[in-house]
Amino acid sequence: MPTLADYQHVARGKVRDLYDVDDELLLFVASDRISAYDHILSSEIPDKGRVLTAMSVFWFERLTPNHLVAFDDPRIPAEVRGRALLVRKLQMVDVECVARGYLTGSGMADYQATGAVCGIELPVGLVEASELDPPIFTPASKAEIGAHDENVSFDVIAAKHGEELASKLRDRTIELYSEARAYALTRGLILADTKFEFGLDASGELVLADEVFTPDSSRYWPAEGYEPGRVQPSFDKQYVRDWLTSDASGWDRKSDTPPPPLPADVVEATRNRYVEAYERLTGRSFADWLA
Ligand SMILES: N#Cc1c(N)ncnc1-c1cnn(Cc2cccc(F)c2)c1
Repeated sequence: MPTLADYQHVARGKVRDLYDVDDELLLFVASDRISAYDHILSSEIPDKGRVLTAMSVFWFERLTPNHLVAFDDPRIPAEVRGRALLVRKLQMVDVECVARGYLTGSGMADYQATGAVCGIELPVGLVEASELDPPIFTPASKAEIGAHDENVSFDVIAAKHGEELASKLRDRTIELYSEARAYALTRGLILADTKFEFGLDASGELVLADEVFTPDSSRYWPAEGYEPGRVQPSFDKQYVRDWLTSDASGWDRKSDTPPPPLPADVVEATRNRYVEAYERLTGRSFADWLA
């Protein structure tokens, strides 16, 4: 059984890492790190990496073609088993493919400034968390670690990647999101938006890559209590956000100081929210994941 040290570390994200396994394969590792307010917190959330990996696998089983090769395999080091995926190497398309079914975050900011998002004119009178039906494709160009992705129009993507590939990215992004949004609602969860990454395989086919419909790549809100006109609570990160912005933390979000460590009860409540999201979404018990 190999160890992680046997594989070359080829990329590091805020909360995930990528290793080179061989000519065909990469190891996609999800950590227990959590980010909030654009900071990677010093406290880890036990099992976060395992829960999010199990969520990606649930969706990869349903959405093909995708890059997943294996999640329970002797080439996966024991130290990351359950929070690592063997994936096939693709020629990645350098576009953050975002689908929005609700207006929030940078989409809401762009709408307030221009009445549009990524060049898509929206109806007047929309408010925070307004539903967008049909959902919209709002691509972004990847930013360096620490910076925000830049929302760009479809035409910018088409100019860079060609009309045909840009249209495939848009159509596939909306198709996948629409299917998952409808399913999530039946489980009492609003999938407000999501970010995909795609790659091309040797035959030029568009393949779903990266992580899929995890709380790190998507915004999940509880369907219960949904009300447009205010910022909705994040299903998974709200306890962290509330504590960090409370007097109890002693932290000033506007300062350049790093957030303090989280109290044990906030860590545990957050772990439980990740597990609850997985179990509600999949109908499976997290205790059964790679037991
Ligand atoms: N997925 C995937 C993938 C693939 N199947 N083939 C080739 N390259 C990639 C790939 C390259 N960068 N990333 C983003 C990324 C992911 C995870 C951790 C990181 F630090 C960075 C994805």
